[in-house]
Amino acid sequence: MPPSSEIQASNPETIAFIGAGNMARSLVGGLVARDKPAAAIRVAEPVAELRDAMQRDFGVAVFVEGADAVAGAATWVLAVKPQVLRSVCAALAPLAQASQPLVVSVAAGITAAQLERWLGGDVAVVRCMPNTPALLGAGVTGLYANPRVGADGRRRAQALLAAVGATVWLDDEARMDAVTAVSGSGPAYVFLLAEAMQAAAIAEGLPAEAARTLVLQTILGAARMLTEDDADAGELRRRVTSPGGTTQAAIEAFEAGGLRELVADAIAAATLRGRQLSAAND
Ligand SMILES: NC(=O)C1=CN([C@@H]2O[C@H](COP(=O)(O)OP(=O)(O)OC[C@H]3O[C@@H](n4cnc5c(N)ncnc54)[C@H](OP(=O)(O)O)[C@@H]3O)[C@@H](O)[C@H]2O)C=CC1
Ligand SMILES: O=C(O)[C@@H]1CCC=N1
Repeated sequence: MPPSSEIQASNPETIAFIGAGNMARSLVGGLVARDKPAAAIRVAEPVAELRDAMQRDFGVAVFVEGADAVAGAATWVLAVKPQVLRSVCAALAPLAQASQPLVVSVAAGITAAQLERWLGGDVAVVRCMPNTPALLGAGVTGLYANPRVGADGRRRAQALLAAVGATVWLDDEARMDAVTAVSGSGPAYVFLLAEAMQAAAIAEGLPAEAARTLVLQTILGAARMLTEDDADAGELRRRVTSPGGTTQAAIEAFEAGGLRELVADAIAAATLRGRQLSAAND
């Protein structure tokens, strides 16, 4: 392991991850499963169990200190919580100034301007918002590049995130909090629906294992129809809803309970929380 003070020439293929939590695991696992050489991935993480799991599961190099992980890496992925990102950047700022990496942040709320300032200024930053289905290559990521990111930096960020799912580039960074609220957090909303449907199925007398299979396959099948059928969500819903039938009874209960307003309120709350994370951690 090279000493952290040593500045190595950056390898454009080498990616350093700072943090080995849920999102980093999803990205690293997705990349390795899609033939990114494990030798080109370096991960820093203070928690020994998470570090060991990364090494064991994916064969990547692991480090305690971020400064050791970024040595020789042309792309740095910041995958720590927004609450600690400022101090993580402060520790890495001298190395960022010396080696001019492409910095890719997945942190909710934290702006590209904040990252650039915390890293000492004049740094190429791509702020992005992936989601955990990246682990299966089925993620989706919103990306915003600051003006310092050139064509090569965009290409590298695109290659990194496209390896684990779809990508959507935004010109207006202000919309990134909405991306976070919709697709970054979005898998949790579907998981919540699955939990609620399974609990309701059991309450109607179905055995737990049967409830699980029925609910999960229904969500998988519906997601496939949404992505593989030309019809939009409303039309697909109408095709299930026989007039005077069972689905209509359920949809009326959802509408009467204000489901659409509730979803809008939930996404607005998540969007606002993104803005608060930026202000609270500056
Ligand atoms: N989870 C998700 O679905 C998504 C998360 N994100 C974003 O990804 C980021 C990480 O989230 P998530 O993976 O869920 O969080 P986790 O808490 O699971 O992972 C972050 C990890 O980083 C570690 N860490 C803390 N300080 C350092 C440091 N100085 N150097 C290296 N590692 C450090 C933490 O250790 P310790 O616990 O000891 O602090 C923790 O293990 C967040 O900014 C979040 O907004 C974005 C999209 C989706
Ligand atoms: O809950 C969070 O703050 C992070 C960002 C998006 C998903 N998880």
